[in-house]
Amino acid sequence: MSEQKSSSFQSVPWRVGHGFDVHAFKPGDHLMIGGVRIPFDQAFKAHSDGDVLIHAFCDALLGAAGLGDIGQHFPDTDPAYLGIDSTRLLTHVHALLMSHHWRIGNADLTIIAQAPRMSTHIPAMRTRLADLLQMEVGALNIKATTTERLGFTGRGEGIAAEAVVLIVRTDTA
Ligand SMILES: Nc1ccn([C@@H]2O[C@H](COP(=O)(O)O)[C@@H](O)[C@H]2O)c(=O)n1
Ligand SMILES: C[C@@]1(CO)OP(=O)(O)OP(=O)(O)OC[C@H]1O
Repeated sequence: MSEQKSSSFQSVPWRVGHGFDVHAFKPGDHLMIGGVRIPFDQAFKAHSDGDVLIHAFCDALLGAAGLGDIGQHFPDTDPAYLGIDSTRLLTHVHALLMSHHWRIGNADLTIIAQAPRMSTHIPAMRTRLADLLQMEVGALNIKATTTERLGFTGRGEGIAAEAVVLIVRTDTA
């Protein structure tokens, strides 16, 4: 690769990232998803509050910026993160991105769950996360799908989430 092509790659002002996470269920009475408490007859098995959507979102942001993954930044062996509210992890990841001169362009998040029904909770999730990240709600889409009763999500053993993000440089003209 020529010197010119190499340096023009370095100056690309946007990057994409993808995140994926899964948490299994245990007996309980609520789930935290997208920073919102959802009454349910199960809870997440996790070191933190188990917010699978926020974890996928953090991984997408870290991936886009080339900054590793959530487990490297917040190890599940560290008692500091036991039961932690995952919105605090997202706030930390966002601050890290901003310190590396990135802002979030847009994000598209997907919850993969047979139950509970997410549609009534999605507006609250979008507002909560957009407020935390100082983003327009319109740039933070959240959607849900079942897997038509197939696989571990379809059997009601847990929930998965995926996230795709675009991040934009803040230090280019
Ligand atoms: N846990 C879920 C899953 C889905 N939805 C909504 O239902 C629509 C249909 O889902 P399919 O899996 O049949 O595609 C979907 O578009 C979601 O809006 C939901 O609210 N909660
Ligand atoms: C969020 C962290 C924080 O300790 O723990 P978990 O709640 O277990 O979640 P996971 O997505 O399995 O891994 C990232 C962890 O480091």
